[in-house]
Amino acid sequence: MNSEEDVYRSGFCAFVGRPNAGKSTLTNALVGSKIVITSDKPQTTRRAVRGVLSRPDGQLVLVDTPGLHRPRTLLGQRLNDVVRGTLADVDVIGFCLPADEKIGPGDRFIAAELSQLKAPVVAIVTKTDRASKPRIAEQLMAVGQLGEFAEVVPVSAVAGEQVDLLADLLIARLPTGPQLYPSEVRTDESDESRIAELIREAALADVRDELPHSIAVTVEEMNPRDTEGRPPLLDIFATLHLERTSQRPIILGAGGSRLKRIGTDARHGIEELLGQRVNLKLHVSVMGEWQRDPKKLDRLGF
Ligand SMILES: Nc1nc2c(ncn2[C@@H]2O[C@H](COP(=O)(O)OP(=O)(O)OP(=O)(O)O)[C@@H](O)[C@H]2O)c(=O)[nH]1
Repeated sequence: MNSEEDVYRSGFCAFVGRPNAGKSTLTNALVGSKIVITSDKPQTTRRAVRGVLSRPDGQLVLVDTPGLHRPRTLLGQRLNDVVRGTLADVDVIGFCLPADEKIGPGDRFIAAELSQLKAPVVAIVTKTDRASKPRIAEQLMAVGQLGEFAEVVPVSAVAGEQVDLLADLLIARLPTGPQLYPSEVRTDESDESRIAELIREAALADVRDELPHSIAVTVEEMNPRDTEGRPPLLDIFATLHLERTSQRPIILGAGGSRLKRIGTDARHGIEELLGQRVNLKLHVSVMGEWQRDPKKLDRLGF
C-alpha cells in the first residue's frame, strides 16, 4: 500500500475575486513564469489562461479568470458566463481578497455565488506586504465571517510570502489522479495569444481611465524573415482595436510617439517570451462599439 507521501494529486483550480484583487500576480508567483498579464487597472484579464504548477506530489492547473462583476455590456455578460462555466468545473477555488482593502459589496456578491458551488473554497488574503500585522489579523477575521471556507490563508505574491504554503493547501484539496500535462509545460496558451496579451499590457501601461476596456489586440501575421545566417528575426503584424474614433489620437500620442513606445515595450516582452529578435508592426483600427456587438466579439475571440 502507498504511504501518504506517495499520493499524487492533480486537478484544476480557479482564482476569483474582484478586479485588482491580485489573481494574476498570484498565478504567476505560483507557476514561476510570467504567463498572465498584470496591470494596476481593473479588469485586464479577459481569457481563462491556464498556468501549470508541477511538483513531485501533484499538479495544479490554474485557470485564471476575469473578475466576477455586475455586467454592464455584452462583453461583461460573456465574461461572467465564462467565469461561472469555469467555476462549475474546477476541483478547488481560491477566493482572493486584498489585505489592504475593506471587504465590500463586490466581495459579498462573489461569496454568495461561491456558496452555491460544490468545490471547496480557499480564501486567500492577498498583498499582505501592503498591510500591517494588526490589519492582516483584522482582515482574516472579517474573511472568516464572510462564508464557509476550507482554509483562510494570508499571502504576498510580490514578496513571495506563504506562496508555497498556498500551493500545499490547494494541492491537498485535489483528487488523487495522474499527471495532466508534461512537467515542463507552464501554460497551454498559444504564443499568438500570449503575444496579443503582451501588446495589450504595454498599451494599458501607457493609457488611463476609460481606455483599458476599449482595447483589444489581434495578431494578424507572424513571419520568420530570411536573415541569411544572421540571428533569426520574426516579423509580427498586430492590430490594436479601439471602440471609438476619439480614442485614436490618445493611443497614437503626439506624432505617433505613444504608439511607438507601446510597440517598443511590447517588443521587449515578446522577445523575452520567444527568445528571439522581433520586428513588431502595430496598426490601429476603430471597430466601433465592439464590446456590445456579438459579431465583433466573435471575431476578437470572446
Ligand atoms: N504589493 C503587492 N501588490 C500586489 C500583490 N499582488 C498583486 N499586486 C498588485 O495589484 C495590482 C493588481 O494585480 P493583478 O494580479 O493584476 O490583479 P487581478 O486580480 O488579476 O486583476 P484583474 O485582472 O483586474 O481581475 C497590480 O498592480 C499588482 O502588481 C502583492 O502581493 N503585493
